[in-house]
Amino acid sequence: MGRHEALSDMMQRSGPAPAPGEAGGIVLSDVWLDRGQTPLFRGLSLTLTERRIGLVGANGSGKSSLLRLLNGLITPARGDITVADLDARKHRRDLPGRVGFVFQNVEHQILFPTVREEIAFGLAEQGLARAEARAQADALLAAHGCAGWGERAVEELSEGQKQLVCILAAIAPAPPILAMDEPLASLDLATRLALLARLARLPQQILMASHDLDLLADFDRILWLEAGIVVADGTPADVLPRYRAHEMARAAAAAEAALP
Ligand SMILES: Nc1ncnc2c1ncn2[C@@H]1O[C@H](COP(=O)(O)OP(=O)(O)OP(=O)(O)O)[C@@H](O)[C@H]1O
Repeated sequence: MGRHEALSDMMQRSGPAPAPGEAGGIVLSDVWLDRGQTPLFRGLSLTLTERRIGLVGANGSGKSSLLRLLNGLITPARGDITVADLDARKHRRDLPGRVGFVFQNVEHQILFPTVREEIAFGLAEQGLARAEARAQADALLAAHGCAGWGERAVEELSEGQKQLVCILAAIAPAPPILAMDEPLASLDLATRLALLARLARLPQQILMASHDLDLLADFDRILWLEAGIVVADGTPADVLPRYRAHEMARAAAAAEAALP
């Protein structure tokens, strides 16, 4: 979906989002999904109710695709998905109001020329008057050490600054669920730590795909995906060391194969 399609899709969605904690939980039942000509999910079933769920897996394993299913950016060929009490197929247009999405590539997310407009959009969509939405956007920026950024052109920000704006835009309307695809990869250490602390305090259910395993160490549940299959599902203490060892073995094998 391009920027303008995404904008018009979001414009057409109806109804205010429930407050965080009011609705929650995600259920996938026998979900089948092809990406391009290739089958990815073949009968995936998951019940996701924990507040902090991390997704790990090699490039192309299906993390982004799983997150995109949750806010209606893609739809499965077969199977049912319920998100925050909504049937994802019947209520596709309402899903962006339930699932705040932070894209891996900020260019897929940014719709407006200025920082304030980008952050205020979701608030105005919830029915806030324009002036109030803009004031709240400025307050959120100030709370994250970005006072005075409101008028700045998003195009002129660094990648990390754009990523921060995208995260604040997703958080601003307080949707019950946040789906975050590598959300902190470009942020400097101080901004990353400050945002992590803020994310930890948020009441929302958060699903986060990350290659930085340290970010997920305190999560409630980790799903390890390989080629669209959940190969491990458990606590960080259970899954992350096994995943790390697997990846190190993969790297060693690749290095060996590359030797002359
Ligand atoms: N727009 C698309 N069209 C066709 N195939 C796609 C598309 N997007 C992803 N795929 C394919 O779907 C599979 C899963 O990709 P996905 O982006 O979900 O993986 P990922 O685990 O998020 O990877 P990464 O760690 O690189 O972000 C891959 O084989 C990929 O090539």
